[in-house]
Amino acid sequence: MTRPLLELRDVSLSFKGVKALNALSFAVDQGEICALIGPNGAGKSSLLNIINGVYRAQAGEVVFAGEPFRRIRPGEAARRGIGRTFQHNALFSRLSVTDNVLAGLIRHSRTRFVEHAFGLPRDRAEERDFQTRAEEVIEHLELSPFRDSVVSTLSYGVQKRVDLARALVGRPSLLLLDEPMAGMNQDEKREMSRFIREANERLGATVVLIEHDIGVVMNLARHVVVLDYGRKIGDGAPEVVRKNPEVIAAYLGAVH
Ligand SMILES: Nc1ncnc2c1ncn2[C@@H]1O[C@H](COP(=O)(O)OP(=O)(O)OP(=O)(O)O)[C@@H](O)[C@H]1O
Repeated sequence: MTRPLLELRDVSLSFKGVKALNALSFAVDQGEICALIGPNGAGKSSLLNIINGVYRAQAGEVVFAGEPFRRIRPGEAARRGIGRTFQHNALFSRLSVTDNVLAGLIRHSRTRFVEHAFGLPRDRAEERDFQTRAEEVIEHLELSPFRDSVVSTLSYGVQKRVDLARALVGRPSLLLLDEPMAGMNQDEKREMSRFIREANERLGATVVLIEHDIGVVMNLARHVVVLDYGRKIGDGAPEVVRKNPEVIAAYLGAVH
């Protein structure tokens, strides 16, 4: 039987009177790909920010892997298994692909400052382990030909894949993707969809992704949650949600 890996219970968040999230509740089962959709400003990114500790919920709680929290530090979220990509590229554009992927492991380091500064055995062992993990994920995402390339020299589609690699290298059990396909052409979207599906099926990551392209959502997700003005207006299988009159009305009235 599947059980939720992630639960949102009556989560609310306001910014100076603007209710970004209004008593929002839903659950994401272990192993699923869940798409979060809704018009601009609906609260989708704010929700990801609460789940990985960038924002703090003002009411309600998040339950991740059975443990409830209202506030978690981003480093702690990463160590507990929550990986994240951002809507706007958060890569180090002047560093190589490998160095960017390794940066995804900074929060996973167990060596203390002294061990690191003097290159003591535990530090060296960890460095080797991190290199192996980075190589594995680079290979998985077919980034090997670019491993030494400086990120700013790469195409947009490949940069987004590097961002995915940076999030995956920490072996997250929950992967939060904020518009991983924004600005991509159809070929790039197909390719990215394939890598997301592989992260889910082969690497075992449960995925929550924000996506505006309904074609991509229908193809990738088995579960769709629809937000509008911080409220949930749809939650279920894509075929069911797309026929929901409230969802249709929100989309018809929205500018994307
Ligand atoms: N740091 C912030 N300060 C003030 N208001 C914010 C902040 N972050 C989000 N908001 C507001 O909260 C609401 C929800 O924004 P959010 O970015 O979560 O929506 P979204 O669904 O991700 O939109 P988009 O599809 O445009 O990215 C909006 O009204 C937005 O202006």
